[in-house]
Amino acid sequence: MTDAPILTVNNLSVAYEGGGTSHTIIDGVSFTLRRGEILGIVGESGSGKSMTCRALMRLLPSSRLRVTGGSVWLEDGRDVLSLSQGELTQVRGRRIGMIFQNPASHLDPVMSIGRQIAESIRHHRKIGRKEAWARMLDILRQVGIPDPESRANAYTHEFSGGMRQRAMIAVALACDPDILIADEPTTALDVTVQAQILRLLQQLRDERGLSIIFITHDLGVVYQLCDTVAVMYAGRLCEYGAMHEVIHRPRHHYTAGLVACQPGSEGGTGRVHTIPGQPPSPGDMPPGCRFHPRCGAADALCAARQPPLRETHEGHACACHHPVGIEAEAEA
Ligand SMILES: Nc1ncnc2c1ncn2[C@@H]1O[C@H](COP(=O)(O)OP(=O)(O)OP(=O)(O)O)[C@@H](O)[C@H]1O
Repeated sequence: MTDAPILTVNNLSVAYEGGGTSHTIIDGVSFTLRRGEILGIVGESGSGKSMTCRALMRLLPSSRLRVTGGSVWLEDGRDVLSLSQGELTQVRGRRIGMIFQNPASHLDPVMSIGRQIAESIRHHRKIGRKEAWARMLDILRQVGIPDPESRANAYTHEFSGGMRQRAMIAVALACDPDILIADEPTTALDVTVQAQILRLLQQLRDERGLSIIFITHDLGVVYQLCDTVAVMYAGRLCEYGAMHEVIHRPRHHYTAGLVACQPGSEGGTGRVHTIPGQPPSPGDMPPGCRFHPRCGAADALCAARQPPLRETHEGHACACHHPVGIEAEAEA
């Protein structure tokens, strides 16, 4: 991993506008991604993980959703949010690739896997069919698809779940992007195949210097894969830092709750912990810290004022008025 950021997301905000009202769905999210870094974005369902990544690629799923503020800087100094449509198409294939939970719905069922990849290569690069086909075979090899010469002619339905995900990764890598956004790509796979795909992503990072944003609700996956982690709650970042720091010394009470919910965190009692209550809905956000109605440490300040995301230790930031362990450490 190098220090130079390859992507810098600043204060990104998204609103849903409809029926004469507007709700903020993503509220001032900021993070950086460095070359060769794997960043995990984690949080409960609806916390805004996918929307953040879709917004930074300008791929919002509805015309009622709008980016209302922020910037998304690429390494070359361009802001994705200000690009023309033509530039954006180039960035999506050549700078940023994306893979999803359900590859079948993103792959063309009536075109062979090999042709899909080769055509995608030719769409972005001015090269002949033969060269594109050879490059496609090379990519199939890199993503671990056995016997690429014959598998290239197969169709999506002829692939198993794990092989489909490998094919989707191959499509995303066709134009040699610097960044891969992976939205829950292993959630539908069984544990063994999931581990194989995680190993493949690590290998692509090691061999190609690929930077990866990995969206998941599973802290166990973050632990296996990521260098850094951003924890989202109700559309905001609540904690951000090096993975080991955040998981072993969570500062935000929400992150501490997520860690305690992991299987194996029950201290031998056999009881699986859950965070009481439900996350708020976008039209009904509580004032102050959005987590305060569910937080055992909340007081009047938490209910009144939104805590800013600030550094508690070098490279570890948390948005909490009463971070876990901070007073105890100061007294020690
Ligand atoms: N098409 C849409 N139109 C309006 N609001 C949406 C749309 N899709 C998602 N939302 C809302 O945006 C918020 C963030 O959703 P998002 O899908 O980013 O969450 P997530 O953390 O990725 O959840 P999950 O793990 O379930 O995918 C949620 O409140 C959700 O209801």
